[in-house]
Amino acid sequence: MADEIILLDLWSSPFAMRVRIALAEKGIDYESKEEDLSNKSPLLLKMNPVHKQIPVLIHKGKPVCESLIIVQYIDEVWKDKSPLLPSHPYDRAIARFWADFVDKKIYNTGKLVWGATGEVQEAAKKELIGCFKILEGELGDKPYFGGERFGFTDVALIPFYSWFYALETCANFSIIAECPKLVAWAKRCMERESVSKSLPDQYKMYCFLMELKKKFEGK
Ligand SMILES: N[C@@H](CCC(=O)N[C@@H](CS)C(=O)NCC(=O)O)C(=O)O
Repeated sequence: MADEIILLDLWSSPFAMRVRIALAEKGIDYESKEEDLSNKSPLLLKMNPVHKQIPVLIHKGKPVCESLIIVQYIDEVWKDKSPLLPSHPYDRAIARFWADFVDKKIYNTGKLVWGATGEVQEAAKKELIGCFKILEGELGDKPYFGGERFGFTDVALIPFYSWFYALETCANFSIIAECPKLVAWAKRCMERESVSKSLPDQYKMYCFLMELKKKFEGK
């Protein structure tokens, strides 16, 4: 099986983390090829000629691009183990809605919280806390977004837990003070091996993001 599944990967990418989590949930063996985005491989350019971005899942020689699409593909192909999307169409729509919310709000706003300074950073921090509170409201008292089982929205959001230390340190706030239930949810997710082995250490991520920030500032 391993020779049939390749992931064009990058340790620090929250989008690649989603795919690593989904593959681990399903117990699928695969080959991870770490990309250097400053020198993209010919394979990446061939497999994702439109966006030229990781992650790309190559299954039996054919590429699937865009992390949420890849996670849904994995869930459909390996449907017998650990379903990620719920079975009812309405529940599936809700899970996709929240995953889309994460894509539209958390990545770009979070990037400004660790990557910007001054008023831009302050505004982004307020917006991000607002988004986290909305997500916390949706979570309510459930263990996971979809209810009792770890699922699609959890996979979409949990990679950003690896940013928490960087967000808090750069913008001087406490996520646990603002959103205790969201942090409890993140810790619950981290108890799963699929998640803990797919997310890097938060301090390692902080150091990486600060290097990236220096590069942005130098431009
Ligand atoms: N919407 C894409 C986003 C993927 C993405 O932004 N990948 C970044 C790494 S985190 C990338 O490959 N950047 C290289 C580039 O844009 O040239 C997904 O969900 O897969």
